[in-house]
Amino acid sequence: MSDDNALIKMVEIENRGRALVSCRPLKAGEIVLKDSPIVLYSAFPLPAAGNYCSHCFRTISSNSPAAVSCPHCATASLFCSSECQSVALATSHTPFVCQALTRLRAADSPLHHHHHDRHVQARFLVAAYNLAMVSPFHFQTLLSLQGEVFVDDAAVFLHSVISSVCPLSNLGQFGFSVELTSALLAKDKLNAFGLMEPFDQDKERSVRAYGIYPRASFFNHDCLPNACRFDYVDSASDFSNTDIVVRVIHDLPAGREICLSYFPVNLKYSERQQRLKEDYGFTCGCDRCNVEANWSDNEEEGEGEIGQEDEDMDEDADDNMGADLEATECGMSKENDDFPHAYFFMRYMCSRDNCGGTLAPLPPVDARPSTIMECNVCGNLSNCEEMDGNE
Ligand SMILES: C[S@@+](CC[C@H](N)C(=O)[O-])C[C@H]1O[C@@H](n2cnc3c(N)ncnc32)[C@H](O)[C@@H]1O
Repeated sequence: MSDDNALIKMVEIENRGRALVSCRPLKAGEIVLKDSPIVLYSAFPLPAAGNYCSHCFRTISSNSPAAVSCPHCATASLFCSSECQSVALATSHTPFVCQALTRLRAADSPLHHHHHDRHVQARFLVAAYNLAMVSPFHFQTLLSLQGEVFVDDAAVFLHSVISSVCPLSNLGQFGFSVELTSALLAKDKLNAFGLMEPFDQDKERSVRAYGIYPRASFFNHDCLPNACRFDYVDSASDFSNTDIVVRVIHDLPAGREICLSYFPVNLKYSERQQRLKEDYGFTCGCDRCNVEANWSDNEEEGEGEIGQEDEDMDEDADDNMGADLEATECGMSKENDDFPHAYFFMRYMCSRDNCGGTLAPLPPVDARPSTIMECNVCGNLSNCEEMDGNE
């Protein structure tokens, strides 16, 4: 990681596993990582696909003249352009994937009457086993991510589903077993990032696709992030529209662990603890959790929350918030040592209804920090100098 990116390096931290830390002092808004997905799959239950390209997940408008369908499964898989279609037919929508999804969509699909979560997991497994065939190197990378074999009923069921719909004779070195299927499911659960549907203030946030980003997978969680990630699925004009970009939220010293929040930062203490335990297998001991563990239920509820879809490692967090926030890019100082997160919410949380996104400054220009804050969910841009003036 440090070879091609001198800003961050990977280290091993006791009780946290692999982690990413800053190699030098970082300025608010600096980009510390750009990463491309090795696996990308739809977040929609079968047979739906949403109005998104089946390869790059761009929104396809209903009258788009450039949209083309798969020559085999037709309108079940739509692509935003013939270029995307031809890349997809060689990579993400091979005959293997096309055949498997066609069977999973059929009237006698083994997924019928099963929960939508199983549909999405089956989509992931089809994409992951396809990866083993089209890019053994990237499949090996997927296997190196956090997530252990745990053969439970869900893994046994999904393995039997995949066995019945996929011609899996070409897996070669990796074999095909319920243990491999269960390991893949664990990698997905701990490491997938959600790419959100376009923001709509009148609707709850929801995910259009999930991706595995191999380098971004090394960010650990903190309930007050010091970095957050952005994507530009619909606005980027090239083939890298599904890349994610991670920027630091405020100035950081060298050697500081850089953390994201694995879910929207406005969840209350008990929900955060529960999700981290159940979904990621650890008990969070960050500064914010240590403060909030002593709050009464009333105080906890006062924090408020916005209803959210489960979007996995979506937002962003810092193990020493107070120290980092004393001087910030906008010159505000932290006023209350006990509640650094009150400052965080005021400064770095998007205030739009149903958004719950995190704000980070745009990248510095000529080493000068930007005063423009960007929300990583709704994309809204605001000027923090104006915000300061209003306070
Ligand atoms: C996406 S991975 C992050 C990288 C991981 N540490 C590794 O070694 O690959 C998520 C896993 O990292 C660990 N982790 C993340 N944040 C943590 C934290 N704040 N405290 C302890 N463990 C954490 C948990 O095991 C979690 O399931």
